[in-house]
Amino acid sequence: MSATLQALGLDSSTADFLQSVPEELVPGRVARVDKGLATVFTTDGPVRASWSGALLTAIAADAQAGPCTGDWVVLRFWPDDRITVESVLPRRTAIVRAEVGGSSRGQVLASNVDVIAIVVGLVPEPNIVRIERFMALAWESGARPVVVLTKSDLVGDADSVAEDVALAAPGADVLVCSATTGPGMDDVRALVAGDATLALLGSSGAGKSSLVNALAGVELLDVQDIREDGKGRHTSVRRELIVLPSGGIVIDTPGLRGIGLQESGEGLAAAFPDITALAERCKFKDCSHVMEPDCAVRAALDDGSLPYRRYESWVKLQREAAYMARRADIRLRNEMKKEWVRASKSYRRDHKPRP
Ligand SMILES: Nc1nc2c(ncn2[C@@H]2O[C@H](COP(=O)(O)OP(=O)(O)OP(=O)(O)O)[C@@H](O)[C@H]2O)c(=O)[nH]1
Ligand SMILES: [Zn+2]
Repeated sequence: MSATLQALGLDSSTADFLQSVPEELVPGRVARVDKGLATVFTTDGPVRASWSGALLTAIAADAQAGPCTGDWVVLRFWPDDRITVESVLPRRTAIVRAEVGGSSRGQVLASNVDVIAIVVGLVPEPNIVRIERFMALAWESGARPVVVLTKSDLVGDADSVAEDVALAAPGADVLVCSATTGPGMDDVRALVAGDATLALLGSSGAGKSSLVNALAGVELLDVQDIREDGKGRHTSVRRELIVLPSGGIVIDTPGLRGIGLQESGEGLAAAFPDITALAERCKFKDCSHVMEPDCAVRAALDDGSLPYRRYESWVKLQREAAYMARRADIRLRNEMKKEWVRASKSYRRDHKPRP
């Protein structure tokens, strides 16, 4: 596959940045990272590249500095036929998943995404809490979230489900479509207009691969037979960037199951603007909305204007975000301690009393 940089989703800020890159370096976009190598799409087609020394040093200091799907990079072609990623260009947006049981840094799943489609099958019935969780992750990334309810051919009342889902996803459009029979696919296709980059998030079996295939008009991805209990088989281990024949780029991340939130909590506030606005009217700035007097959140629960279910999932997600923040703090403190030990050791070495 070869394409212009525009067809690979080049945006104006990245284009500006590339102006200052030395001529011997070749720009490209990362389609996939596996086995310590990146598959990079360039205007001359795909290449496989390893990391440069400088990039390895940067990764040692910060794992997020490593290339991920969607990154713009510059490559060096060596006389001995090796190809290395020299550097990763600044990311416009980044979808970050907190690592399960790992470091508190979080893992960048995809970058430079314009629109995130949270793909949810209408069968089995959509899990609202899960959608809220995906929404927080999506808002945090800087990309625009959209909910895509698919498999509409299997239900009669897709529009009323869409209305319920819209309540859980304020600020996001909710689209209804069927990848199998076609209705609603034009609205999905419009998400990649102008060579935009669309990332698909969603549980295993939600219908992501089927959407990509419908957008591409050919079978690019394996569609997995669903298990009898309705859960997907969770087989997609690939993380791919796909350039659609009709224009636009789709990033299909593997089915995400245990998605953690990244620490700042900004995504959470954006996903729950109703509760955030209420909380501003509480008497106490640090109100926990549990037992303080003049709590606007509890008042809204009491008068029924805030659904209890939504309040509960907000409390749960907020606890999770607070936990992540605490963990990041501890990590920072440990790093500072290590830095101090290192500095004091080298001080002692340099100021050793003479024998
Ligand atoms: N009836 C109907 N079935 C669909 C539709 N889209 C997907 N399916 C079916 O749902 C199942 C799962 O679809 P996939 O596209 O493989 O789901 P996925 O989200 O890619 O799943 P993972 O690869 O596990 O992440 C398959 O059996 C599809 O045939 C649709 O629009 N209508
Ligand atoms: Zn309160």
